[in-house]
Amino acid sequence: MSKPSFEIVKQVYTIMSGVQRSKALEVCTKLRIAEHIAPESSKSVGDLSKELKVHEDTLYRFMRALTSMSLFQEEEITDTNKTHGIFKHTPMSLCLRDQGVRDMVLMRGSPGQVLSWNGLFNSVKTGRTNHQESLNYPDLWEYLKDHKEEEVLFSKAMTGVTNMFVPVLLSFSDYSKFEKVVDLGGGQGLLLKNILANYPNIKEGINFDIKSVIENNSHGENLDKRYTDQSGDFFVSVPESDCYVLKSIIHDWNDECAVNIFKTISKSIRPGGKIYVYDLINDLNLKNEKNQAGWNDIHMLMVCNGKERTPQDWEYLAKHSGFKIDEIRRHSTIPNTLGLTIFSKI
Ligand SMILES: C[S@@+](CC[C@H](N)C(=O)[O-])C[C@H]1O[C@@H](n2cnc3c(N)ncnc32)[C@H](O)[C@@H]1O
Repeated sequence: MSKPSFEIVKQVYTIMSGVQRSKALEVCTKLRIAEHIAPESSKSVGDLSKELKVHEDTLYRFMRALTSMSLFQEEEITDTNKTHGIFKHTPMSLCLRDQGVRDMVLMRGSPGQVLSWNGLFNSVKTGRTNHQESLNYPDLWEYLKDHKEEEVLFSKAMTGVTNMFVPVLLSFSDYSKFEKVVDLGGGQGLLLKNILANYPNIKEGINFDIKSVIENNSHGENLDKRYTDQSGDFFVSVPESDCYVLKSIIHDWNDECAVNIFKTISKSIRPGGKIYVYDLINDLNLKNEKNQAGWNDIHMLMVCNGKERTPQDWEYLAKHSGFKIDEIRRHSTIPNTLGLTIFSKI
């Protein structure tokens, strides 16, 4: 075999240093460097280090490392009287000023997420994720209950992602026939608030999540009167309703648990009621670089023992829980985004 080309080895090196690169992104986010450089302006490393109260020489080395990943750009020096170390934004560094992106970066760098991946070798061998070994807890949710800061960060980060997706999700969803909507595992309640705001026909909306998450929720003065938070466990019982929303929920669980969630809903769903599941649709025809759901799929395995499902996987869940699939809807122009799978009881 001929020696691999320098370019190819460089690509492997980039993947190899992924852990360090994501740590650098997290530290850059924690330091709030992006907020300290105005969008259309630039700043010297000297000024930055004073504002951030950090070591100037090391900050310069760190900033140069970040620029190699297109996070910030260092101004080129053609005039020899000028000093090095003037930085401005790139589109990627600019997006770190967005609260939702910030929370997502910090959440993905948090110990619960990072430690979960330590079990990858065993997971590939056994097909299961052993959180008892990687986190010393039976699953991520039990871990989060004892790690309050991470639990709040997780909910905030999910809200940030949901916020980005709300217009897309609502564009292919219809809630005009429901009087009551329950968002199961609704976290901070953002999706339900948006559904209520768009559908005056809905008389009641319940944001349902585990007790510790609901206790952390706080809402402004203008909370929709139809909205309520309710704590509970979707493996035990859920409120009666015409429509159950599950956004980024079923992919958190393996088939056995997912079927159990559907079976709990089955006991309370009103006649003619629907389940609206928003998760990525893992399309096996999208191969290689086009297959974004594949990366999420393995992340779900490591973090929650869950998976991103193919249409056949959704059929399996329906068949084993007494439901049928009415329809799978996807955004027409944004590939690899969340799809909506609609279920009704047989
Ligand atoms: C990945 S988050 C999704 C949050 C929200 N649906 C969103 O997309 O922004 C999963 C949510 O499920 C909740 N959850 C986990 N186990 C639960 C249970 N047994 N009963 C109710 N909610 C649960 C978690 O607390 C968390 O808020």
